[in-house]
This record gives sequence, C-alpha cells and structure tokens, in this order.
Amino acid sequence: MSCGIVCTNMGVKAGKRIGVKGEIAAGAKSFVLNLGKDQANVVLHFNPRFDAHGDVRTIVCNSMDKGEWGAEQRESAFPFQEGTNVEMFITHDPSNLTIALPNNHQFKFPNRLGLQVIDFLNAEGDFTIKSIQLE
Ligand SMILES: CCCO[C@@H]1O[C@H](CO)[C@@H](O[C@@H]2O[C@H](CO)[C@H](O)[C@H](OCc3cn(Cc4ccccc4)nn3)[C@H]2O)[C@H](O)[C@H]1NC(C)=O
Repeated sequence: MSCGIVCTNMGVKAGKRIGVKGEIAAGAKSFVLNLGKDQANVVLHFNPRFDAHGDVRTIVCNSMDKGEWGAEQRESAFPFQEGTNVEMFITHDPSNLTIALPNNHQFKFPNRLGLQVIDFLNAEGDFTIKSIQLE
C-alpha cells in the first residue's frame, strides 16, 4: 500500500522529462520513487537509502515486472541530505532511463520493461513531493 502521492495516466512518452521536487525528511532513513505502468510494472524503483536494509548513503535501483523484482543496481553517488529540498529529473528512451540528480550527478538504468510511456509515479518513505513537472 502506498503512503505517499500516486500519479496515474501521466502519458509521458520517450524523450519527455519528468521533474520531481520534494522535501527529504529530517532524520530520513529511506525514500522511494516508483515510475512505470502501474504498481506491479515498475520501470524504475529509485530508492535512496540513508540507512536502510544494511545500506548507508546508497542509491538502490530496481525494476518490477508483473510483480517480480529484477536485479538491484547500486549507484556510487549520493547527492542527498536529510532535511533538505531536492529536485530530480527522469527521462526515458526504449533502452534506458536517465536520472539527473543534484550536483550534476547523472546515471542510467536499463529500461528492462521496454516501456514506451510512463503513466504511473508514486513516492513512499521519508520524502514529500512538492511538485511534479511533465515537460
Ligand atoms: C542479501 C540478502 C537480502 O538482500 C536484501 O533483501 C531486501 C529485501 O528483499 C532488499 O530490500 C528490498 O529491495 C527492493 C529493491 O530491490 C525494495 O527497495 C524493497 O522495498 C520495497 C518498498 C518498500 N516501500 C515502503 C517504504 C519505502 C521507503 C521507506 C519507508 C517505506 N516501498 N517500496 C526492499 O525491501 C535489499 O535491497 C537486499 N539487499 C541486498 C544487498 O541485496
């Protein structure tokens, strides 16, 4: 069950950009942005972990296909601070998603579902979405 905001029917096609602005809670342990078709078909599970599941200050990404998790991918950069506002941008093409983070950090994650249109976004954990831009 999602505890944060849920967006559906977004209709974001390849090449368009999703901008997410929000506030990371003071004392944050972990937050999640899920993007995809729906809750069971997630092309990007983006999970910055300040201190969760044995990970410290590590971004863990994964996908979910028909309810089944894929293989995790961990990123080296962690440009997040508890108790601050942050803006992130996600674009996608048939092969990859590109995630742009603060301090000019950027990384790619494979589009394992081959998703053409991103309709679904939800946020969970120690993050409050303030605005979403579809551009
Ligand atoms: C070494 C054997 C155990 O492996 C561990 O297994 C855990 C359980 O499967 C892995 O943690 C899970 O990793 C998934 C991604 O691969 C997801 O991140 C799972 O969380 C799903 C989730 C919870 N929530 C609610 C939430 C989120 C953030 C804060 C508060 C509530 N939203 N999505 C999260 O529970 C965790 O990443 C994994 N660690 C490793 C190193 O593989």
